[in-house]
Amino acid sequence: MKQNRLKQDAGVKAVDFIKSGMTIGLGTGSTVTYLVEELGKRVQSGQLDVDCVATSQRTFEQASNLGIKMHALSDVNQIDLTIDGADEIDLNFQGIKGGGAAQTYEKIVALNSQKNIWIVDESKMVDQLGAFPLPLEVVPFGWKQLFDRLHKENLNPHLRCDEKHQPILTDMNNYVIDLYLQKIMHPHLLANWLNQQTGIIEHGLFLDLVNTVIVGRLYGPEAIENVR
Ligand SMILES: O=C[C@H](O)[C@H](O)[C@H](O)COP(=O)(O)O
Repeated sequence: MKQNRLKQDAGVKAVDFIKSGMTIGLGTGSTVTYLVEELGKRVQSGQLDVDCVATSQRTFEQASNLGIKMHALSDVNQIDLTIDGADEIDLNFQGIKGGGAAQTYEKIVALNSQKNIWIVDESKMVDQLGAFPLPLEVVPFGWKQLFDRLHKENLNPHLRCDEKHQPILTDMNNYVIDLYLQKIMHPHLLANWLNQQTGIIEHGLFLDLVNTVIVGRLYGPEAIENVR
């Protein structure tokens, strides 16, 4: 499938930004799977020697199985570079993440990284954020009251459920509420409001965070520096 090919191109290209001796944050998602696959190859062939932390149990397991040295976040002193996927990136390099419900760990790792790279296929590059539903990780206790408050604010909340209609659980056993907003006119204002709501652990707005975006395009992967 074309989209997977573009994700793979971006993931493989990102490994060129990794140097031996670095501590790397590994993101989560299908695009990151390709990155980890390629990193595993270069570690196994002896081309790269790195230490890594993961933003999810899934990534931790994939990377460990490939022989990549994995650590708990509390056991590393610094993270040189984090490479992660994204669900949408706008013209100002602001992003939505959390389609795979991993945004809380992802944001903690990103905020503690010297540098952040996002890897995406070209369909993720948008003029304005919001067509992709904005994920919130929420505490199960009182989720319904929080849901009602979000509904009253016209934020169009939906509890994310599996095919058996059970709430999906994050790595921290929390729920996910997605906000179907269509257009986010003021990402910073919305992020500030969400930050103040008790019961929301973390939202998927990743603002003023990314340094470089690698976009998988039909003619090949393109690295774009955020110079703003
Ligand atoms: O929670 C998941 C992450 O934020 C992912 O990085 C994001 O959803 C992109 O995922 P994918 O690479 O599978 O499109």
